[in-house]
Amino acid sequence: MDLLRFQGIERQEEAAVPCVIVIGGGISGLAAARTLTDASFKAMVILLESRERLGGRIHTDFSFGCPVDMGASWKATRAPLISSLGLKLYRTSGDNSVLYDHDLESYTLFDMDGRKVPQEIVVEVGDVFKRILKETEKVRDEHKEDMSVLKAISIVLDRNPDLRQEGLAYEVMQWYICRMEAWFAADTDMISLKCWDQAILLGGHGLMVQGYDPIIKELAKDIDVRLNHRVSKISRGCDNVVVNVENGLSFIADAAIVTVPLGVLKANLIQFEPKLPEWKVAAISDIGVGNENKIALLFDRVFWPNVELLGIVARTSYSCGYFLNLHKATGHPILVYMAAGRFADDLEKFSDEYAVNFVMSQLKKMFPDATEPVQYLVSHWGTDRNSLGCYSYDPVGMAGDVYDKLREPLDNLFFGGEAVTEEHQGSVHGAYSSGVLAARNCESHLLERLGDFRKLQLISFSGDALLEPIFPLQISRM
Ligand SMILES: Cc1cc2nc3c(=O)[nH]c(=O)nc-3n(C[C@H](O)[C@H](O)[C@H](O)COP(=O)(O)OP(=O)(O)OC[C@H]3O[C@@H](n4cnc5c(N)ncnc54)[C@H](O)[C@@H]3O)c2cc1C
Repeated sequence: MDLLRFQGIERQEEAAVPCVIVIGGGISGLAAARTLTDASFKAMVILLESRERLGGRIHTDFSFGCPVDMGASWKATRAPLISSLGLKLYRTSGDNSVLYDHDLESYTLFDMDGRKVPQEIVVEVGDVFKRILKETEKVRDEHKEDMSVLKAISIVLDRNPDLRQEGLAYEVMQWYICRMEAWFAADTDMISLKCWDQAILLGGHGLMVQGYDPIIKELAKDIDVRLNHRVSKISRGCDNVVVNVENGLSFIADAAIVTVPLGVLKANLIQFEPKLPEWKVAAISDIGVGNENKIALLFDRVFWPNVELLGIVARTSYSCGYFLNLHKATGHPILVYMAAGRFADDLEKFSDEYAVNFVMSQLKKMFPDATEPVQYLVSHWGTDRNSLGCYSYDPVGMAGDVYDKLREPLDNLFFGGEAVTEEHQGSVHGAYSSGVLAARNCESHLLERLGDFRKLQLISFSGDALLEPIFPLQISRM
């Protein structure tokens, strides 16, 4: 085998061990590496991650002295994710929540002048919003062509003037639209009517009280991870894959699993040799990537009410906003402002100080006695070159089979990541299952191509010698 000759390793029996490179150390890449490591045949697995940390769009920050998730923080209660860890989930919604991750009674809303919106209006408009969304299903059935959710809402309102809201109720309606946009990380004029509600996992959602970090740590146990390894090129040969890293190293393996974010693929930050086929390039371009950012604020005391969300209503969904009250779920005096869609893109253009001052000005309208934050954290998912977006969404007019195309392997190159999952795109559990699936497909491919490893292993293995560092995969330093 070329790989072993290159290393100057002469023992032929070592050729029985298949080598796989996993690119990207988010939950999908870790799930793939874990699955291959735990597989019944012994594979050499090495994971290359561009950042100096694992987790990707899962990032639990501890600088406040407690866990704060700056990426994913909710988990669908029915999501199959390492239940053996016994992690605490703070439930924020049941099955019937209009906005999926929070029940109506858990909000307190304010207008732009800091006046509290009566709770009856919040609940009433929430019910109207539910009815409007239900009516959009009829619009969908009537129209062959796809359209945006916003257009469908406007058709529903034209047909049912009684559902139109005015004054403060209109602003509350905009706030619900703002929350929907946060769910998709994209504005409603961009979200596909055909697809928007097709992949929602029922059963309610909850916040990970200890953060998502323990799951990342558990998955990463004993995996050979190379941090600060930014992959720049992937070359496919007929029986191997060569992966070049920005730091000058190259790795060779029998197969590779690519789990970098869709935003990174869209931006062509990795060169593929031979070039990706047109149908794959089209799939990469057709799926949308949204943006969401968090501004976490640590205070010296709690000056806000004991509800899960504090919202600001306004004349447009763009101008609405909300804070997640982490104190309710975790006991720590922390609020997390969440901006999504175009507003998240725009906010990311400013400095962190500006962004914090902006959200503090909103908070001070609601609570004139608000103190300045003791510490703050600001995420930049849209401009961070390791993510270039927050998660995928279905844009208007997207063909039904693009996710399949994105997932489709190219010989010995497999694709994982939240955007290629069979269902539940944009979620942690979707990303996790895509990694497991990519690993299983990769395993089948290797078994088929290289013969039955299990048999070979029985002949060639005598102890752990062949499981030593994955170092043999590294082939050159330029
Ligand atoms: C703000 C925000 C809030 C979210 N909220 C939720 C939520 O509440 N619930 C939920 O279920 N989901 C949520 N999500 C989505 C969820 O976080 C993602 O779907 C999931 O974590 C994606 O995992 P992944 O492994 O596919 O990608 P990633 O986690 O992005 O992993 C890809 C990895 O590839 C690395 N990489 C990039 N380029 C290279 C390169 N050239 N070479 C090597 N490595 C590279 C990256 O650094 C990264 O570590 C949220 C996401 C964000 C950003």
